[in-house]
Amino acid sequence: MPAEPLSQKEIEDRLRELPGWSLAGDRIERRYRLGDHFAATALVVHVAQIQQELNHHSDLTLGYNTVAVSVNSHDAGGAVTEKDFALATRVEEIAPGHGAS
Ligand SMILES: C[C@H](O)[C@H](O)[C@H]1CNC2=NC(N)=NC(=O)C2=N1
Repeated sequence: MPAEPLSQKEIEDRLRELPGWSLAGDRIERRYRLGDHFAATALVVHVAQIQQELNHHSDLTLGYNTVAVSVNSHDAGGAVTEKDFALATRVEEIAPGHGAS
């Protein structure tokens, strides 16, 4: 069931609850810094597991010691929906356990 696109105000209100996340064009995104490349890679794998569970997938960019998460909802025409914030919230829950900042 496609989720409905959120309004600009709804997006801004939800972003206030997610420090570090921002609206970039038509996507919400966050860049995490990790202790080293292996830690960054482990976070990517963990996020991929969550994405499979939610059936909602971001673009994940792995750097030397960084992971960038960028997401919107394809089935809402590329708009930002609750599904994107549900994924962002789950990632925020696990990131500290990986030593991400
Ligand atoms: C068929 C499959 O359920 C859909 O393509 C899922 C997969 N992952 C998805 N990920 C994202 N970001 N948006 C979607 O609309 C989406 N839809």
